[in-house]
Amino acid sequence: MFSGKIGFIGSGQMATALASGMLSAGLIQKDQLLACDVSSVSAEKFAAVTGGQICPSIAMLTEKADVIFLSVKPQSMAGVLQTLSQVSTSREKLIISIAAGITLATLEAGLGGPGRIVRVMPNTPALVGAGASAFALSQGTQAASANRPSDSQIVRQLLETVGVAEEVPESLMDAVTGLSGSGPAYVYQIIEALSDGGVRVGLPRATATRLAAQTVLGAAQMVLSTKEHPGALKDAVTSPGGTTIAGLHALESGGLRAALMTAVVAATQRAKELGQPPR
Ligand SMILES: NC(=O)C1=CN([C@@H]2O[C@H](COP(=O)(O)OP(=O)(O)OC[C@H]3O[C@@H](n4cnc5c(N)ncnc54)[C@H](OP(=O)(O)O)[C@@H]3O)[C@@H](O)[C@H]2O)C=CC1
Ligand SMILES: O=C(O)[C@@H]1CCC=N1
Repeated sequence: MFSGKIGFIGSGQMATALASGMLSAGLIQKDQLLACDVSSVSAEKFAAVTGGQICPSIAMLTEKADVIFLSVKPQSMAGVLQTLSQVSTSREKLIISIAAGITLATLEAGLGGPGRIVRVMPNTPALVGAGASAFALSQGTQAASANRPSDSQIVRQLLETVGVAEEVPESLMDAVTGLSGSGPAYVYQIIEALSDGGVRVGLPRATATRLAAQTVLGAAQMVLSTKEHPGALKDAVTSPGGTTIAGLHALESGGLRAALMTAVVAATQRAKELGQPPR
């Protein structure tokens, strides 16, 4: 259980996924959840899905929350930091940015100096407790004391409640964004395409999508549980002269592996661009 209040500035897709995952896992109750948003549509949806309280202003949310997620788009971050920096109590709070590309240095500068600031890159499967997150701490985060955990422990607890979490050097956060932050979308495309293939060879759509999704889930579970190299697991599926090698040959001809590598590189590059100050 987490005893404090958690606030989200920006209550869109990722905030809803994190909040829902934390509620489902029993880490917090809905009366520990706050959000504020410039979009009434997003705020109303967040409140309907999570039962959290909507605050009319960033100042009010900051007064009430112990941990504050900055879950606005990178392009909206400067304005949020400006507003937050004018709320005197913001310096006491643990501030967690999940925005792609936005560096700890930018967050510190926007908030008026070093503080309890952490950069996190989560992903939307946090909604179902299967998230993959990485985090980087700033110099101003607090160590543990007799009556409270360290900021690092708090962040790890929040993220591990909704999946796995890795602490990484900040220099790797854009790469994490290109791989696991954006990665669920790559996998949804793969599942959709596998399902299309199934329909192409005669399966009903619902059956094809269920088989495709369970196959991706099962293969991922095999990699995590057996700790075998994915190539070795691939070899175990592939009979000489059989069906799988015919399919793998088609994937190689189509450039699947190069396409996925290029996707991670392109998304990482885009995260770096989003972190640059506007010209
Ligand atoms: N979606 C994902 O899978 C992931 C997203 N992220 C990061 O999370 C952040 C949010 O992404 P996502 O949830 O997809 O975005 P959304 O657009 O769904 O949510 C952001 C919300 O913040 C609102 N907003 C904008 N400015 C302010 C403000 N000043 N005060 C309060 N609310 C504001 C937006 O309103 P309006 O639309 O009107 O601008 C919108 O409702 C991004 O920085 C993204 O990089 C990280 C990992 C994964
Ligand atoms: O597409 C984006 O920019 C965000 C960041 C990672 C996932 N979604």
